Amino acid sequence: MASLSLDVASTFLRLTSRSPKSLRSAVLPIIFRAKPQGHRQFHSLSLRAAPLGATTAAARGTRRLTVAATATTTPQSDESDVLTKIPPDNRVPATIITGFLGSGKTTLLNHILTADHGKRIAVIENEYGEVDIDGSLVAAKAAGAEDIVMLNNGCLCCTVRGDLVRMIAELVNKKKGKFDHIVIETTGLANPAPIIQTFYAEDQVFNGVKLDGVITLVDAKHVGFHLDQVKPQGVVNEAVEQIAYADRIIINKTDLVGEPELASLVQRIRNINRMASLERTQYGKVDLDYVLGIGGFDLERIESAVDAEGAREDHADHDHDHDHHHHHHDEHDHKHEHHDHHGHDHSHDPGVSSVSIVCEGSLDLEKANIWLGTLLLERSEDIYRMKGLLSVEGMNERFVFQGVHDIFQGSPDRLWGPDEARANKIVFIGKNLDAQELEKGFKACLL
Ligand SMILES: Nc1nc2c(ncn2[C@@H]2O[C@H](COP(=O)(O)OP(=O)(O)OP(=O)(O)O)[C@@H](O)[C@H]2O)c(=O)[nH]1
Repeated sequence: MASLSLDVASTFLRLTSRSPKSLRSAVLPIIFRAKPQGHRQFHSLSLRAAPLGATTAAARGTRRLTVAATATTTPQSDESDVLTKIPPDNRVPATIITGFLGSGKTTLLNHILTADHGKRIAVIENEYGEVDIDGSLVAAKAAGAEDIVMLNNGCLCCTVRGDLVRMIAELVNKKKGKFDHIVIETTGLANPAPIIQTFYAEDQVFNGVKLDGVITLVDAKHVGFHLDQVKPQGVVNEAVEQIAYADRIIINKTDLVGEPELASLVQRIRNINRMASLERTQYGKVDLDYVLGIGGFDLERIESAVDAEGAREDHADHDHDHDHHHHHHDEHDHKHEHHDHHGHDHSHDPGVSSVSIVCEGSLDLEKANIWLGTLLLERSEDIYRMKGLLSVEGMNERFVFQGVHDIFQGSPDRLWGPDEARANKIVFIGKNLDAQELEKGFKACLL
């Protein structure tokens, strides 16, 4: 087993010049061949970037490209010391529960803690400005949480990220082996992005804990009002962001609304996030499998995420451009591409939407690297999440990847089947996404 770590800060420094000429030569090879001679061998990549505004020592560090290389046991490994499979990940999984104020986060947490799943769960509870543990959580503690730690002097996504890192590190170091899962409940006003980034940017967290998924609670009755809220320029709409980053969406409090209202809410949510699966419920009652152990950031599960997206797509009643891509704008977006909208009562433009590209054929490796690398470089602020499964010319395995802003992980997974159609599938969720431009850029990489 070998392990390589390359500091590519200098590469990125060059890239910041943004000159098209230097970009082409310097762009990060995110899908690449480890050794050119004869056998096809590929690395598993994990690009981790220090988030903006982070204050910890690790976060101040430069961007790094980590190449995990493991001796392979596959037949093609005779001269290989590199990875051709996604390695097992034994880190403790962590789930983020988010959702607007009063949407039912604590109710769900109690449901998780009191359900019979055999998991020992440590809870990190972020209650902004509250002095004491939520009364209902005391009951949960009695019911079985392995440990409940409170973060109540600020919001996880802004002021207390350092505390989150310390808490996770403490849990991992001091209580290792005493719990199987960490659940983090955010405040109702949290933007999930910086919390997600903490799991990649902070070594203390990254080495011991893996992000399992983002669960977003939606208050069926009140969310519409929050989604509609016009925010000042540069201020995010938390309700939209919480939906956009989710792996699982729970529409809660369905007892308070009628079926037509629910149906239009579902549509509205799917316009923002086509990748997440969605369930309706009351009092947070969902199957535990729906919220724990979901592998929302696992490369092994990319296929189910992109396929689930496709399946939903097929049944949606409002699709356009069935040819190759689908663009699903939040219904409030009225600045761009009116042809592609489902929108009504336009009041503002959060512009958060999903775009998917499904296309058969094989990609030219160099072109694909330049396209994806450039996209990450230039649009990473706007690309909240992306997942994809690619067919690369000369590569016998499928290449799977996932990303959150400028954090990118990609790896070859299983071999393409002999009769399997080599289809590429990518889903983006983000702001101001231009479906035509994305599709054009992607198709230009096909052979
Ligand atoms: N009618 C109804 N009430 C619910 C449902 N789920 C939760 N509630 C109630 O809604 C209120 C808020 O629920 P919480 O679980 O505290 O919501 P939260 O998201 O943790 O709230 P904050 O921490 O303030 O953001 C509580 O009184 C719950 O009992 C539901 O499905 N239907």
